[in-house]
Amino acid sequence: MAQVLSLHVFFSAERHKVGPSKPLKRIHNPKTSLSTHRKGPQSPMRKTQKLNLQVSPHRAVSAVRLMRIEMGGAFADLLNEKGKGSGDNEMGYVERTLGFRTKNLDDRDLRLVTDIVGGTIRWRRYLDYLIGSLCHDDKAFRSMEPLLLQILRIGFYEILKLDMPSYAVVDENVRLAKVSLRPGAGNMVNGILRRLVLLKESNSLPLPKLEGDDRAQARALAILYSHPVEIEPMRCLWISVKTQGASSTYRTEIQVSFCMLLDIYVLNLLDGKALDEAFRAKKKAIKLMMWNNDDPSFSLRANSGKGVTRADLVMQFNMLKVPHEVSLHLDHFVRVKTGLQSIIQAGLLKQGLCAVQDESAGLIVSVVNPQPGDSIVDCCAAPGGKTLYMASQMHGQGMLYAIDINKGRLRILKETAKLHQVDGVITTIPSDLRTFAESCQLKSDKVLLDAPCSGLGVLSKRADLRWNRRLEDLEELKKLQEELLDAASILVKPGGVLVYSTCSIDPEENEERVDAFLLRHPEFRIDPVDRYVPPGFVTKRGFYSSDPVKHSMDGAFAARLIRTL
Ligand SMILES: C[S@@+](CC[C@H](N)C(=O)[O-])C[C@H]1O[C@@H](n2cnc3c(N)ncnc32)[C@H](O)[C@@H]1O
Repeated sequence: MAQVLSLHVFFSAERHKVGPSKPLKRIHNPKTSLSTHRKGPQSPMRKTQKLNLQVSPHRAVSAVRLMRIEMGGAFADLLNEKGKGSGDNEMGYVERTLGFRTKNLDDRDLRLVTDIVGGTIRWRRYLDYLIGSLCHDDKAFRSMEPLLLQILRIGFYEILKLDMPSYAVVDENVRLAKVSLRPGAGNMVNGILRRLVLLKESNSLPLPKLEGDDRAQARALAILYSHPVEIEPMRCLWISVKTQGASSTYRTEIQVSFCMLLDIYVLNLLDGKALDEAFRAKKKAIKLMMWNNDDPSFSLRANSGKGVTRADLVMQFNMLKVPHEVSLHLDHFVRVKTGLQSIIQAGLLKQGLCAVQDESAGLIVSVVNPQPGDSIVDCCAAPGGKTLYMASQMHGQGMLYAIDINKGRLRILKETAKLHQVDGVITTIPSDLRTFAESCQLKSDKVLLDAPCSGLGVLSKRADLRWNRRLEDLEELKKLQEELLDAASILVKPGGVLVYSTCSIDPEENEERVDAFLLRHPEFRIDPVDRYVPPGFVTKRGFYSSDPVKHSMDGAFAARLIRTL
């Protein structure tokens, strides 16, 4: 649905040529009060904290959850300014933020909250562009109080992306703004949402101008597909092209992406071969953004450590009426697009019968190829997805050392290992890998370094990740990845294997880090992964790479390196 809408929006832009040209930037001041314009008797602080049955609880909870996600620590500080009282559970936050209690969420409400919060975060840039365009002026948008903005984003998302009945969305969000802020805020929400409905119905939603140089065009597309470009223009947007290397292709891609959506120009601009290549590359870049914006799909791994087979899991899913399909690539995995909630409620995860694990991560374990009797080090192990899968393949023989700097997450790993009945082969080591490796005599058959990374391969699952990365973060990450690779290499015995993996599709975190490592460590060579994963996942250089667009799973990378001396 989101995909259709994006294309639809694009075409209607050409037809109507409406809308401002400039994406609006909000001034984010964490110190801004939750509702800077609250006055008089409507102030939540003055209300007795009554149960409010008029406001839809899922919208109230969504608005507060969005505030918490976006403002992080600043949100907690603001609540603390108001004094303690309502506890730290979600309803406590709702009460303290909105000034009233709402009824508890039922299953349907919970599903709506998940949809609305995830979708609103993903589409934030596009929604803000529209909200900004529909405000009277730039200033009104830039200085909008945080809660009001979240309420508007929810309304816009419900109308545009969830296609909910407009009248109900307008009424409900107006009421939420009125009771949680003041009547004037409700009037503003009413005015803006009604304008949106009219524009939607007349097929004339504002659009960013698709003109100017590459960068300007990329910015326009980034707004339409709600991806970031400010930090490093086009980095995420055109990442798939970057993997192909050539900067000229990169430029062509941008022009053609633009053209594809307008369709008509493509044939005029390009000759046969260029058209073919650029068309594929362009389609891929846009599909990647669409994948990131779509509802995520999940895979579950049957826990063979506890004797559970995939057939057992399939039987359970049939009983729960959860639509599913078995993985084409991994024996223990089943994919589900919807129904995770039923699986959780049925207690399958709590009982340790299965684990949520993406196939892309499962294939990294295939690259390690753990065997009974192996000595394996998992260098960045927590919270333990890969450790547990590896342990389940060791059938109680051998030893798996799980190292992580994060003690809390490592504790979770230990508890889950017990639940999964694979703890017999796992030893947890809370430590910084760099100091641990320096002082350690341990030499293992197989060492996995699943490095901290940008997470650019998992943007569909981590809705807020795309907004939280800065260029400096990437430089720091690359440095850390190199230090961890050097440390991990110390733990590999001669003839042993070092697997370097990430959940990123960025060559700078993948191939480039491996190349730099091989220059520093000529005692290692690449061991092609074609014996361990299906051919469609093997790159020309023998690395493992999963591609969201091609494989319909998260993006991930792994290099298998052998220590020759
Ligand atoms: C991508 S996550 C690992 C995910 C894990 N392999 C799994 O499959 O569940 C990266 C991990 O690296 C850990 N980490 C970061 N710096 C570290 C360091 N210097 N030493 C050890 N662990 C580190 C983080 O705490 C984090 O848990």
